[in-house]
Amino acid sequence: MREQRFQIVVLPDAEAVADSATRRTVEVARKAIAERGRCVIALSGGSTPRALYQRLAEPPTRDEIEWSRIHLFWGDERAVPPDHPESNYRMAREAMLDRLPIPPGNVHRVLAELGPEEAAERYEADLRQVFGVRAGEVPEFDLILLGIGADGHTASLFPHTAALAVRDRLVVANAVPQLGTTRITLTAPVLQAARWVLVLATGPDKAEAVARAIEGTEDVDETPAQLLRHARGQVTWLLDGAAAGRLASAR
Ligand SMILES: O=C1O[C@H](COP(=O)(O)O)[C@@H](O)[C@H](O)[C@H]1O
Repeated sequence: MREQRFQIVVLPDAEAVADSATRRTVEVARKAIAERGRCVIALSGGSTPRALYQRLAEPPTRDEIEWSRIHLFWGDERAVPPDHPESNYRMAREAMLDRLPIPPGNVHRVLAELGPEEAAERYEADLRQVFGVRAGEVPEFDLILLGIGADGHTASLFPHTAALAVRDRLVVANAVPQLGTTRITLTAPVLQAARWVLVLATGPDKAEAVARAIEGTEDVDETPAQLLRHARGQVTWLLDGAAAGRLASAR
């Protein structure tokens, strides 16, 4: 039984958030490898984590992690090919993967070019194989990196979308009518089962969503990031001053 721990860290700016996220990721990776022989991470999409990924690939930080013992997944993916400008995989590849000594077999991207439904099924099968979990069991990531949208979404769990209610799948194709698209996303039980969740948010446009996610009246359908209140492991929100600007507890 793991103890749930919740932490809000407010830093001066986006650079400080990226620096802190880098140190914390290195620490988690080293600890997981020391204790369990490997570290399985779900990367976040969007733009905020780019600075973290770039730092992880820069020496001397890059050499502090035994990359052959790291497995990388993604929390969500756009329904686009891997070389598309909107691909979360492409962003991570350009920011860090091309410069890391990580075995290609340890990089578990969403095969979004197959179409959302098939990609979700294949990705769930990949997850089950790497974690060795059977039907009804949920994998425990060592670290899940997440962001939050101005609308309160996290991963690709958007407000008022069907994936929010899914409890019997690890990955689903989630129709997002407000964007006119479908995304592939880890489901809430997977996010909630992680040993550690690190949420990065910077900039004033995130302030209201951050406040709703952390302090607002609970309505997960309206603010999906609130599902992290029910996480089983450590949840750390790393915020810059602007993103924390509407938090009463950070004043
Ligand atoms: O968790 C996540 O959060 C972001 C929000 O992205 P950002 O561009 O505002 O940093 C989301 O869109 C992304 O796909 C996801 O993994």
